Amino acid sequence: MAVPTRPVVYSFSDTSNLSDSLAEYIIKAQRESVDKRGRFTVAISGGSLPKTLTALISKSGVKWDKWHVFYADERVVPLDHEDSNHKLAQDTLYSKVPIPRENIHTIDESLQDDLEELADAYEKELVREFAQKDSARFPVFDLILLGVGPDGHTASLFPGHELLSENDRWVAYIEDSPKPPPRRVTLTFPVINHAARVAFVATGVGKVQILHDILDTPELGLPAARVRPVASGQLVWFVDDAASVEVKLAKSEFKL
Ligand SMILES: O=C1O[C@H](COP(=O)(O)O)[C@@H](O)[C@H](O)[C@H]1O
Repeated sequence: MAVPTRPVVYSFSDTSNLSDSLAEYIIKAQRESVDKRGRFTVAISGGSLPKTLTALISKSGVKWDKWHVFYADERVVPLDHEDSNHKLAQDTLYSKVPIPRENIHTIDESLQDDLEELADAYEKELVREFAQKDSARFPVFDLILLGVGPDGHTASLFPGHELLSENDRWVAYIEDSPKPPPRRVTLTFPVINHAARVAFVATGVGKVQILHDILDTPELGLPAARVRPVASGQLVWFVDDAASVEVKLAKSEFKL
């Protein structure tokens, strides 16, 4: 039985240092993935996460044409809606870097009326990207970038929700998200936990209590604490000192 990975926590004095180190971490992950498989598969989150990726824009060594981007979760709204995680990533990152449009995997907004169909279609999109190449039970993303809400949710996996025990599907939907908008699709825990690397990013005083709860008392079973990559997967937290002030778990010095 595979032993779940323990988290490594890097805490930075400010978000600028965090963003710069996160960029270096991502570039190293990209280099290793491209060297091995000729592509870099990434799932990104919405909320405060895309802004922390902006240090990548001015870095050398980013092979944007090798990036294949999916969403850890997406709000089911039109892709140009203010609540769309895709729009956020588009405005913050893609509009400034040359990722080929066909490598950016959005939900099919024409299926918005039927969440099950929309989630199935997004799952098929993953199958097309991964299954033929890796023939795995679950896709193995090179990197999944996650945020965490003040209630401990990650992607669109919310505390106490039945989706926490979804063990089969790759993509699931939710119609009753406690955080608006209510209709969303999300990668499931088995997909997140099969990634080669999972990096959480959490900053600011609004995350103090929840970071302590997730990292120091994982037995509470908050959604973000259930992220434990199996096998040789890495689990890394990029946080700032403001958010990690109450975290007792030992922090590591950032080095590549
Ligand atoms: O609704 C969402 O919230 C989480 C956390 O957002 P943050 O603004 O507190 O960082 C985010 O990771 C997720 O992608 C998003 O849909």
